[in-house]
Amino acid sequence: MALAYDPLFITSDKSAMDVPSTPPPMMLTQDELKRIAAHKAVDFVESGMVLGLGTGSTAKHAVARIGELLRQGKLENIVGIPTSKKTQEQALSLGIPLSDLDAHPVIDLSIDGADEVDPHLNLVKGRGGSLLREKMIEGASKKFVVIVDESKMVKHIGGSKLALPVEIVPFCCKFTAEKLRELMEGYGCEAKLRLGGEKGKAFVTDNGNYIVDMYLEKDMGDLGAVSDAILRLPGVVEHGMFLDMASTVIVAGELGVKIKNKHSSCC
Ligand SMILES: O=C(CO)[C@H](O)[C@H](O)COP(=O)(O)O
Repeated sequence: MALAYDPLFITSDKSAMDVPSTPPPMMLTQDELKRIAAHKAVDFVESGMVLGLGTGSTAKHAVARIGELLRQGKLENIVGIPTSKKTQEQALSLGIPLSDLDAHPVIDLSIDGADEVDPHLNLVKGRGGSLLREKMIEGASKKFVVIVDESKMVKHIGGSKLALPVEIVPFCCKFTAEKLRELMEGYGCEAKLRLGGEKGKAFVTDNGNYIVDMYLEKDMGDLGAVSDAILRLPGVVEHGMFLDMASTVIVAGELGVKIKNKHSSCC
């Protein structure tokens, strides 16, 4: 008989983190791990909250769970602030009341996925293309809970050969992409305009912008300095490094769920 996965077994302090939470359970798919992390995050949601609703295959499980609890009457008076048009559609289909940052400039809790998480809880986000709205909404949140499966945990963000996304204005996008490449040359950077729009054209964000994916060979070192330098380039709107923003990261893995809190998370 397969062993049951025990999502209630949580490790949340450094010493406990090295201890397997359960015997190896049955193999779970990556999507099942994402759902487990998402449901755990929704435990933080209380009636009356203004919620930032994230984007992506992990966040969609959290949005679905919030919709389910509303339908069951276990949550009331929730207002959701979606981080993308896609999430807006999902939330509307579930009957979650929606608003925006103009009406609700302070958000109680945001829940969202991430592409990479380092030991200091710095993140890379935006491989799904919603980094600008995510950063605005999650930056306006009193608490930002990140939900990931364990494949997203890295030693250094941006150094995994996966892309660091940068949102840029469409005007002379090749020029801006080249400026980004030059800026990041010291890290072995290749800068590619993201495709995937209509007829093989550039991918267009919800804000009408483009994305340059920067593939780096080396760790960035001083992330704050790199962040500032990228943001100083004319034509750049925002980048996908979310530094010092996450309050909590919930990591679902084959051995259980780990909760990492800011300031108690590091190595
Ligand atoms: O930043 C994002 C979208 O802009 C997503 O949160 C990130 O890409 C993670 O996605 P997924 O949960 O599908 O792995």
